[in-house]
Parts: sequence; C-alpha cells; structure tokens
Amino acid sequence: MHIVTISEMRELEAQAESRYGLTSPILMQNAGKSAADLFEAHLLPTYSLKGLKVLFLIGPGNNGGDGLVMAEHLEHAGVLISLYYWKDKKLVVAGEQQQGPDIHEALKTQIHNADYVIDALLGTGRSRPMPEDMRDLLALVKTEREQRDDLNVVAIDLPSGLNADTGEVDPGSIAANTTITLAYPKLGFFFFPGRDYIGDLAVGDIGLPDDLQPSSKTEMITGQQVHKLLPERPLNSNKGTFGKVMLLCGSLPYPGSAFLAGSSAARVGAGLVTLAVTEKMLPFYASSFHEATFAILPEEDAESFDRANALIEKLAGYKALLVGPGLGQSANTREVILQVLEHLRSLPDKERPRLVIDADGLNNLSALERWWTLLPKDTVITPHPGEMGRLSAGIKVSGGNIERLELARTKAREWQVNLVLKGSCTILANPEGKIRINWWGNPALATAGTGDVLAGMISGFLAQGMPSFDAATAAVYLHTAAADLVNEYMNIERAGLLASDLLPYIPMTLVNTEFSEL
Ligand SMILES: NC(=O)C1=CN([C@@H]2O[C@H](COP(=O)(O)OP(=O)(O)OC[C@H]3O[C@@H](n4cnc5c(N)ncnc54)[C@H](O)[C@@H]3O)[C@@H](O)[C@H]2O)[C@@H](O)CC1
Ligand SMILES: [K+]
Repeated sequence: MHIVTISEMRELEAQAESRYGLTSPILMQNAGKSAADLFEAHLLPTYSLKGLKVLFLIGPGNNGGDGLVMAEHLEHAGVLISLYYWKDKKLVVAGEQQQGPDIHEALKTQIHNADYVIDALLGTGRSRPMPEDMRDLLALVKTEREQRDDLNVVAIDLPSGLNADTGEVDPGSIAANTTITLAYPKLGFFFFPGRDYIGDLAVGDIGLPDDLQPSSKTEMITGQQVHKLLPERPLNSNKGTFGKVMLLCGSLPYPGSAFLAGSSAARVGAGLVTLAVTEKMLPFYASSFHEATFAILPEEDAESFDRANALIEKLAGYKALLVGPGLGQSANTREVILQVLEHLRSLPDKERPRLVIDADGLNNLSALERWWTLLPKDTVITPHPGEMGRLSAGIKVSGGNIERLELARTKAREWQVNLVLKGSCTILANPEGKIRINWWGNPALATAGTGDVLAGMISGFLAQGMPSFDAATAAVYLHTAAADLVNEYMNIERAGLLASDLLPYIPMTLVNTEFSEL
C-alpha cells in the first residue's frame, strides 16, 4: 500500500477532480461514510452502536467536514451524537444547539459522558502551531482519559497537530487509540514521535479510481502484499525444490546465532540448511539442531585462505548464503569474508548464492574503505542503527526519526544494496530508490538474537528463489507478526520474549498473511 506525503495526497485529490469529476464534497462524503463503516467494523466488534455516546470535535476545514459526514451516518445507526465546533465554540447535543453562558461547562460534561471522542479538528491542512484554545480543548480530553480508560479517542485522517510529512507533533496533540486515515497512510505515521500517536491504524476508502495511483515510491508492507510474494509450494516437490541455504555464522562466544538463524531459514520453508562450523563447535550444533547439515571448516586460527576455501568448495548448489551473526571480528575472519565475497563476485548470476550480511559481517566490512564495492549484486544487508552508523563513516543514526528515511534511500542507491535499516518501523530501501516500511513494531523484539532470526528468515526466502528485496520484505513483516503471535499465545506483552520463542510461530505467520488487512 502506498504511503503518501501531504503534497502527493493533494495531487491525487486534484487529479480525482480534473480527470474524474470527483470533487472535494464527493470525496468528503465517501470519506465520512467510510470512517463510519470502519468505526463500526473495527472498533466495535463487541458493542452495539445504539446508545453509544460519541462526541465529535469539529475543525474549520475539510477534516471537520469528514467528521460531520461520519457523525450523520452514525446518528442514523443510533449513536448519540454531540458536536463541538471549535471555531464557533458551538456545542450541539442530540441536534440541539446548547445555549447559555457556560458552554465550556456543558462541553466538559459531554467529554465526561462520552464513550468515544472523535478528533476531526485538523488533518493534512495543518499549517501552523495549534492555537491555545485548541490545545486546551484536547487537554480536557486527555485529562478525562487519564481518569478513565474506557474513553477512546479516534482520529480522523490523523491526530490533529501531527505533521503528516515528518511525524512531528504539536504540544497540544493527543495520542489516538485509533486513527482512521483516508485513502493512504501518511508518511509521518511511520516516524517518531508521530508513530506513538496513531494507535491502531485503519485505512478508509474515499473512492479514488484504481488507476489513479500516487507517484510515491514509498510503500507500507501489508499482509496481503507479503502473501502474494511468498513462494509457491507445489505438491510435486522435494527438498531440492525449496533451495539450500549456507550459514557462515556463530563462533565462541556467540554460538547461538547460527542455531537461531539456521532454524529461522528452515522455518520459512528452505529445503536444507547447512551450518559452516569448526569441528570444535560441531557437538554444540549437532545436539541442538538436528535438522541441519554441516560443512566443517578449519579452526579459527587456521590460515584465512584455508578457512575461506573450505566454505567455497561446499557452496556449489546453494541458493543463499548468510554471513555474519555471531561471527566475531578478528582480522583473520575479515580476510575470510573478503575471500568469500571475491568468490561470489566471480560467479555468473545464475550460480551465485544470494547473500545476506548481518551483524559481525557488517562490522567487519565497516572497517574497510569503500566496502560496498566488494559486494556481489543483489546483496541484502540488515544493519541496526549502530551498525548503520559504522557503515556510514560514523554518523549517528536515529532509531525512529524521519532522517532515517533519506539516509536509507541515499545509501541503498550509493551502495547498490537492498538495505534493511532496522528500528521500530523497519525501513527497506533498494538500489532503485524504492522504499518499503514495516508498520508493525513490537518492543518485545528488542532482545538479543531476534536479529539473527530475521537474517535467517531472509536467507530462507532467498533459498526459495525470491528476489532479494521481496525476500527481505516478507521476512521483516513476518518477523514482527511472529512476535505478535508469541505475545498472544504466551500471554506476554512488551517484554520477556526469547528469540527462540519466535521459531515455532514463524510457520503460522506464513498462513496468516492472507487474512490480515494491513
Ligand atoms: N480535499 C479533499 O479532497 C479531501 C480532504 N479530506 C479531508 O480533508 C483534510 C484536509 O482538509 P483541509 O485542507 O481543509 O485541511 P484541515 O481540515 O486539516 O485544516 C485546514 C483548516 O484549518 C486551519 N488551520 C490550519 N492549521 C491550523 C492550526 N494549527 N490551528 C487552527 N487552524 C488551523 C486552516 O486555516 C483551514 O481552515 C484531510 O486531512 C482529510 O481529513 C477528505 O475529506 C478526503 C478528500
Ligand atoms: K484529525
């Protein structure tokens, strides 16, 4: 699904009118109707609309207009509606305009009684800091919600005061429990602090024709998209059909990485997983990972040439190679990596295993001048912000702010790689400037070993012949989906997940994608 900036959204609306006669009032009718439908479908699976008390905060522009249309639809469905028009300071309760000197007190009563407050004050037309009286109005809602958690705020299009391009927020903005955005998610939703203000995201349909597409090269990854990317699993198949993946991972003191990454490759469906390990390490893996096969390498103090060659000799017929997790950063190991890269570059396209480099693979590379010139075509790299900083000559890389986007786009082009810049909303960028962003994040994933799982999943998809950018896309999405399943089935919330907990849930995510809307 496209992600749009404010100007891209305006351009779409202008085209809708000039090419299809879809004027602003028509789009607004569609927007308000769709918001009402989503409100009913997504937000109230267990409640009836009848008798529900909903207060609408109506702003001066089209965002307020959307709110009014939505209110009208909900009123027909039996919702008890009150409307507060911010600009005129007018309060209408059940169709009656409230009179008298103290509208403010009457408004407070409405907030106190409401089940839902709909924030339809400002949308993409926000052009300046919020006036104090709008901040005060939202502060009343915020205070009330702090006192009772059965008050929900639903933002129309976006939480008022949020900058839809950057994710910056006004001091008066309040976080929504749910945001019903119109037509497409806005870029600012994917960056902090904005990300924290969106709550659950739903995307409303404003009736734009299918062939009117945004020019944006930025996409939000969705379950349905991933479902279409996943490899076929024909009945007439054997383990050879689904490809072999080799892992150059794990060393003392990080043996677990190879197990986690290798298991993850198998869990996304790779036909065969081979761990390239030393004889000393073999007993550890052989006892914990029964399904793996092994390529035995000379010990780590052997000549780098011999270590690299032992791997290269075994590599024929492999479709994917993962280098890095737990590998260590000795000069000898760096030499091994360089020789393996040289070998990969020398192979014809068809015979070359697709490469994923993660963790120590990246740390080893970042010590070298113009390291990216050493990579074979179609490589995927998966840095977290710290690794990204080292790869980019020591700059500081944000974990969630908007600057990440341009950095990812520029560097993927410059380095000619498929870049997975990890973070709360992981960003993927390819050499052609295409961007895909993962909406889902899960703080439980902030624990050791989950990166190994992600890198393993990518290599498992590569083994099955998926193009590099798509393999990374599917893995990033399903990795957070697996974490959500762990939370659900293990009954945990934001902490306590072990990376290995993800493993049994990965296959379930492959099935679920078809049915997830976002
Ligand atoms: N234009 C269209 O075709 C459509 C617009 N849609 C809705 O319209 C919204 C955009 O509408 P508008 O462009 O009218 O913009 P908004 O409704 O976001 O706000 C613009 C109005 O608010 C005022 N304003 C701007 N910043 C302010 C601030 N900080 N404090 C107080 N007032 C401020 C402006 O003077 C203007 O009157 C979208 O977010 C969406 O909700 C949808 O109805 C779909 C179709
Ligand atoms: K709004």
